[in-house]
Amino acid sequence: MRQRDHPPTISPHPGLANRKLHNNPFDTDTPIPTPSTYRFPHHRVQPVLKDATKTPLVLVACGSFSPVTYLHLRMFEMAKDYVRQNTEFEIVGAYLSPVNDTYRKAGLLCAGHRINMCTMASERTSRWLMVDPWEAIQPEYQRTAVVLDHFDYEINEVLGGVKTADGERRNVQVMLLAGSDLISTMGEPGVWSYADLDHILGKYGTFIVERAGAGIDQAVDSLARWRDNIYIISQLIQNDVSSTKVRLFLRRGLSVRYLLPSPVVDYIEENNLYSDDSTPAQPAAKDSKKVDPQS
Ligand SMILES: Nc1ncnc2c1ncn2[C@@H]1O[C@H](COP(=O)(O)OP(=O)(O)OP(=O)(O)O)[C@@H](O)[C@H]1O
Ligand SMILES: O=C(O)c1ccc[n+]([C@@H]2O[C@H](COP(=O)([O-])O)[C@@H](O)[C@H]2O)c1
Repeated sequence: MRQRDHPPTISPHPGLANRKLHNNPFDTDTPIPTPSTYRFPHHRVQPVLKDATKTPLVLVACGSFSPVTYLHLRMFEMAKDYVRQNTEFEIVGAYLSPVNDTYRKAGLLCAGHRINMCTMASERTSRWLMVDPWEAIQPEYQRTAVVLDHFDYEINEVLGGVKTADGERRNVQVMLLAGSDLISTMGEPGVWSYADLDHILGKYGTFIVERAGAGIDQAVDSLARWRDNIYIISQLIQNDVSSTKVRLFLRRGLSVRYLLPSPVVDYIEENNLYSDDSTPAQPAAKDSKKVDPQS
C-alpha cells in the first residue's frame, strides 16, 4: 500500500518558476505560475454543447506524471470513445493535474519539470487536453476531493458552466479519470478517508481504465454503494507502460523514445532528468547540468 505523507510546506520550484517554457506553442511566454499569478487554463474548454440532450463532462486525471507517458494520454482517448459509445455525457474539457511535490512518492520530480512535460505532451500531441498546475503549485498537498472541488468551482462558478446552442446555461459534471490501481487503493483501509470517497464517488464519479496487474472487480465491490458513478473502461490493446518503468530505463541509460511524446523525451535528455536514483522532488542543485529553457 502506498503511504501518503504530508511533510512540511516547501517553496515552489525556484529554478523554473520564472523561466519560459522553451518552444511551447501555447505557453511560450508563460512562466510556471505561483499561487498568486495562477489563472485557470480553459483555452480548450468547449463552450457550447454539441448535443443539448447530453450532460457536459470534464475529465480530470490526478497523478504524479513523473514523467507523463503515452499511456497517460491514451487514457483520455479511451475515455472519449467510452463516453461517446456508452453514456449520455458529452466531454467539454479534459485535464491532467500533476500532484503536489509534498506527495513525496518515489521518483517524483519537482512540479516545475512535471508541469512542463505535461504541458508539452498535451499541447503538442493533442487538441483537447489541458494541464492545470493549481494542485502542483499549492504550498502543500491537496487531496483529490479538494482538487475536484477546485475544478468544479472554476468551471461552474467562475466560467459559468457551458451553454447549449439555444444559449441555455448548463452545469458541467466533473469526473475523475484514473487507472484501476488507483481505485484499488480506494478499497484499502487508511489510504482515503470515507468522507472524501463519498465526495469523490458520490458527487463527482469516476472513469476507471483497466490496468494490467490491478484487479478491478474486488475494488469495485468494496465501493458498491457508489457503483452508479463508477464506469469501467477496458483496455482493448494492453499497454502496461508506467512512469516507474520509464524511470528505470532512464537510470540504466536505455532508450524511452516512443514510450513518451518526443518533446518530453528531448526535455528529459536536455535537462538530464531521472539519470540517477536520487532524482529529487526539490529543485536540482545550482551546479547540476540543466538546460535553460530560455536559451
Ligand atoms: N498502464 C496504465 N494503465 C492504466 N492506467 C494507468 C497506467 N499508467 C498510469 N495509469 C493511471 O494514470 C494516473 C496517473 O498515474 P501516475 O502518474 O501515478 O502514473 P504511474 O505510471 O502509475 O506512475 P508510477 O509508475 O510513478 O507509480 C493514475 O490514475 C494511474 O492509475
Ligand atoms: O485524496 C486522497 O486521499 C488520495 C489518496 C491517495 C492518492 N491520491 C491521489 O491519487 C493520485 C495518484 O496517486 P498514486 O500514488 O497512485 O500515484 C495522486 O494525485 C494522489 O494525490 C489521493
